[in-house]
Amino acid sequence: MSWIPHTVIQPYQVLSQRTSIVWTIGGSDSGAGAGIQADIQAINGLRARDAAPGSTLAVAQACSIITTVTAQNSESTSDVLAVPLDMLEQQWMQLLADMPPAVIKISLLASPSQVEWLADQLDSWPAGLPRPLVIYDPVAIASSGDVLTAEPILESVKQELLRHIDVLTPNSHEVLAMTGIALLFSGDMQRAYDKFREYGVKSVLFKGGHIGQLMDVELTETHVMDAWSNGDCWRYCLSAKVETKHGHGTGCSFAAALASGLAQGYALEDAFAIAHAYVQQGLKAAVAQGKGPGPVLHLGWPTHWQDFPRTANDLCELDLPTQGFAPCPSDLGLYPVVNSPEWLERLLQLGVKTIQLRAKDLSDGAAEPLVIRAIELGRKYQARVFINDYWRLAIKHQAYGVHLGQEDLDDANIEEIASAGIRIGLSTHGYFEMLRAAALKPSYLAVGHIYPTTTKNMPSTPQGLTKLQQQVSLLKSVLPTVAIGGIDWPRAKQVRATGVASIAVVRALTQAEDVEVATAQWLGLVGAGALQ
Ligand SMILES: Cc1ncc(COP(=O)(O)OP(=O)(O)O)c(N)n1
Ligand SMILES: Cc1ncsc1CCOP(=O)(O)O
Ligand SMILES: [Mg+2]
Repeated sequence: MSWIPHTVIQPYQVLSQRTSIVWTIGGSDSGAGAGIQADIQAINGLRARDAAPGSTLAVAQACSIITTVTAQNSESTSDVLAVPLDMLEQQWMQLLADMPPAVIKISLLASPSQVEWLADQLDSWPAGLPRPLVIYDPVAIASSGDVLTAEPILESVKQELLRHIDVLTPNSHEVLAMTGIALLFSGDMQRAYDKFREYGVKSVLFKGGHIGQLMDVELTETHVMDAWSNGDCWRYCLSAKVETKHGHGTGCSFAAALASGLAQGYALEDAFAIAHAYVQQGLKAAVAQGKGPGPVLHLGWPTHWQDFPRTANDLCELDLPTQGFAPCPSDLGLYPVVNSPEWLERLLQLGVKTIQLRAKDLSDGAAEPLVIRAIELGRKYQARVFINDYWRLAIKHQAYGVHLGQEDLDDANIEEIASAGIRIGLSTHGYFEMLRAAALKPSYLAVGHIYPTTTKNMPSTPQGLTKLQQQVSLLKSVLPTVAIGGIDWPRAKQVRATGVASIAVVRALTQAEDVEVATAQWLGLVGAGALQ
């Protein structure tokens, strides 16, 4: 019956870029602060601007299917009119014939028959069209407190619609209305997730604006926390609460921004962090437009560091110390990554001043002599030698620095590395990971992989130039950045043009026809970085 594959959505999942059209299916708000009007502003407003030259990143385009006309202003809703089913059908068919969606965002549904009609459409999605990702923002309770979705509708939503939903975005009132679970402790979110899962939902993003304070998460006293889970893992976004009464349309705008990010080829967890930032920036600027609470403002792609959340994969991470690591120069220059002390010496002799020993999958015993030799060479050539993975050995022999990946972060003793006074570089593969790593105040952040690479099996999708450029400019006054992954000589200039200070390469040097010539060429373009 269902066309939904029973796969778990992964946080790093990226939609294929065949279209960037988002259908928003919901109600018209005559005050335009919420509903379809807010959705269109958020979907089209969150277009990734400043595309780097050669970028293939698509921009989002909103289409709408109106289910309901509401008569409302900033103070109240006086009437709600359900659009007849045949008119819904007409809107659906027109769009399907011409502008099929990458993402469908569903919000206000006015009757059980509208819910059933929509579930039928999704059930019979044309076999020849790729399946869109479906987000459902329940809109049971508006931020004004108005009840917009009555009990019988929620019942058919549970029975008919939820099995089609890839990302459900309820606030705490909606969680209570749909599951009977009040979100008082963090564990309640897991219980609520399990309940939603019984109805077939693939993942749930609990919108924090209304979660309020969780008794066991101290930070939620002062911070707003959104949490997403697919049943396998959790992702959290936290920001300082914006004290404002002008938050009309926050929930709609958040879910619409999420849809926009996904349609434009951002991984789910990255679209999550970007949508969170989009709403934060809009709330900070919100003002009254009528006599009641004003709407969240739509201010385009978020570009200010202070609007972005702290992110975490586990609530325990919020307790990690954030005193930071020993700094390194913001300009690390050309940064070869090599697998032996022999390669290290060869490149250091050619003038390289930042380099990494990446000798994979050795026991600490087997790696130790290589690490000792690499550190000696660093001292001899007055170069910055980073040790990949073997952080205990890096501490033991006082390396200049260590480089760790996201998974290593779960195992390594971050406090021990920080107090050893050695530098740390962290790998990141998108906005979410970048924000998670930045919370630890490392010495630099590596952004990758930029292009496809054969050097390493990557679970994530190449980020490309635009995403690199966005993150580099966001991090400009925060942390040094390094670009890595698939960067060869023909691509070097455009990578450099993003403003990234350092470029890390493996094959571009180790597989160069003439290593001496290639190294000189790269050093000419990127430089060797700051002197110690
Ligand atoms: C400069 C730089 N950036 C990223 C990586 C990748 O590190 P990691 O994610 O730990 O993966 P492995 O290199 O260990 O496979 C790197 N090594 N250097
Ligand atoms: C280690 C690593 N981490 C992300 S991409 C990558 C490999 C980069 O190698 P290359 O420069 O040969 O594409
Ligand atoms: Mg590693």
